Amino acid sequence: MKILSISQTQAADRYTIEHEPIASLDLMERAAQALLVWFLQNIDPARPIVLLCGKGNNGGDGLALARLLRANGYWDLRVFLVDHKGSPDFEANLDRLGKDILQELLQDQLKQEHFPADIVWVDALFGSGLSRVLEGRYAEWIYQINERSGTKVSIDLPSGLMGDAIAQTDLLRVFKADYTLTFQYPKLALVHPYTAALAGQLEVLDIGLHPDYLQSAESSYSWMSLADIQSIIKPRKKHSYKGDYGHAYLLAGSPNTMGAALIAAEACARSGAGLLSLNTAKETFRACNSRLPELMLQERSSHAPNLEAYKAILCGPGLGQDEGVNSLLAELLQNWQGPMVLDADALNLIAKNPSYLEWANENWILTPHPGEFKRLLGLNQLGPDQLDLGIEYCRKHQLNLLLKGSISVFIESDGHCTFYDFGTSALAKGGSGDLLAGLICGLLAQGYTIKDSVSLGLALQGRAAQLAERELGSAHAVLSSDILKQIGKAYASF
Ligand SMILES: NC(=O)C1=CN([C@@H]2O[C@H](COP(=O)(O)OP(=O)(O)OC[C@H]3O[C@@H](n4cnc5c(N)ncnc54)[C@H](O)[C@@H]3O)[C@@H](O)[C@H]2O)[C@@H](O)CC1
Ligand SMILES: Nc1ncnc2c1ncn2[C@@H]1O[C@H](COP(=O)(O)OP(=O)(O)O)[C@@H](O)[C@H]1O
Ligand SMILES: [K+]
Repeated sequence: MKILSISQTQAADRYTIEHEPIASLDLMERAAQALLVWFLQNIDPARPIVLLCGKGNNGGDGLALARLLRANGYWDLRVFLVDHKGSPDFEANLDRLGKDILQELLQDQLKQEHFPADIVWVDALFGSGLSRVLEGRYAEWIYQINERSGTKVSIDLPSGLMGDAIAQTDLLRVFKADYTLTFQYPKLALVHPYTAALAGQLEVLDIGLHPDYLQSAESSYSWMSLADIQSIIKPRKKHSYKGDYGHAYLLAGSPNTMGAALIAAEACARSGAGLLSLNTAKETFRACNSRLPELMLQERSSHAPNLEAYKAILCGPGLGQDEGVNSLLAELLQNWQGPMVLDADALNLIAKNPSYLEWANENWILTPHPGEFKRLLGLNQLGPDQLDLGIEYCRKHQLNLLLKGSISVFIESDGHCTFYDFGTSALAKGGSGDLLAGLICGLLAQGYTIKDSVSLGLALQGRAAQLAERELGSAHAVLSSDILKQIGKAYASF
């Protein structure tokens, strides 16, 4: 799914109104119906709800939602208005609201009143019409509400977040949402690594905007959903042989960090690769054989072996950064032209030796977490321009990069970005990245394209983590070893 700019989003609304055709007030009603469905599924009708409504159409959505909530059994509702005057659809919905819902002008209530702890705050102050950083009383309200407890739900965009103007965002003047219910397409700020956390959990609600507009709109950003994954998976054929599923080669592990190598290796094997060789320190062979007997082990020396037999390579997990490893990596980077995942210490060594990037090509996939990304790009901190700098880096060196996070973004060598929201907080633990790198390498070995390997790897990692979480009862307790065991069920779930 494409991610549209705010001006394209506004054009998509206009196009729908004109070509469906539908009155703009009816489109707002459809949006409010979609919001209602989410509330019915997620918010207990007994909870107190305060809706904060601005003067534009985002406020209009809030008013329409208030009316529908009341009609569906949500009794404890208060509507805080910025003004009684506003856009035509706002005013029409204010007229429809009915006087039995408590309506008040927003003044000092947020500062002075006590609100129950289980309250639900609905932020309908600003959506895609926000044109500058919030100031004055708006900024004040946002500060006050961010201090309050309760569940915070933003309609379309958290107020204060400019949909696609990341550089202009002041992170402290944005409503901090637990959930953002956005219409039809995710907006860039909702998935961008600098701002995504402000949106909380993202829900994309279909409001039936005209598909023709989306089809013709140009965008270098896209969003992948789990529904897109099924078509990627290649079935395993009855009359097949291990040679049909590729031989993966891992350069990973050292005596103190074998865990990383073994997690990556098991993920690689469970992704379906036909054969798997691990080049590692001799002292660790006994541990490797007992943990993963399927592995073929190769003793590490400072020279790369003949690589002709292999389909894909993964370098980095638990590798260490000593001189022997460094020269082996350099030789590999220089000579191997096939698909290759570079993770962990391989990234740290590239950051220390930027001249290695002269050998980069479109078969390279760098998989940094934010710390490694910072080192690769030589940045002291990651600011609002981090994605643009990542895009420039990929274009300049003609390589691909997966910036990992709670939402991960894959930047291709032509600068196109795809965002993925497949994970769970169970993955916020050592080992998850090694597991992902192993999966991607195993998929590359089986002949999946670079993009499909990344997409399917992330989907398997995310779904397997969800399944492990469900089985163990809580994200807290999930280990990479638990996630590895769920890869089969993750495959079956698509
Ligand atoms: N157009 C449509 O057909 C639809 C629009 N929808 C809703 O409409 C929203 C967009 O509505 P609008 O375009 O009216 O915009 P908003 O409701 O986001 O707000 C725009 C208003 O805020 C003012 N404003 C902008 N920045 C400000 C700032 N920093 N401080 C103070 N005032 C500021 C603008 O002058 C304007 O009056 C979407 O986010 C979505 O929630 C939905 O109802 C779906 C359909
Ligand atoms: N809160 C989260 N939600 C979803 N995915 C997450 C979250 N935290 C981490 N992840 C994922 O877990 C992996 C962590 O990778 P990394 O930091 O390299 O781990 P390690 O090096 O310890 O294996 C990445 O794929 C990242 O996207
Ligand atoms: K909002």
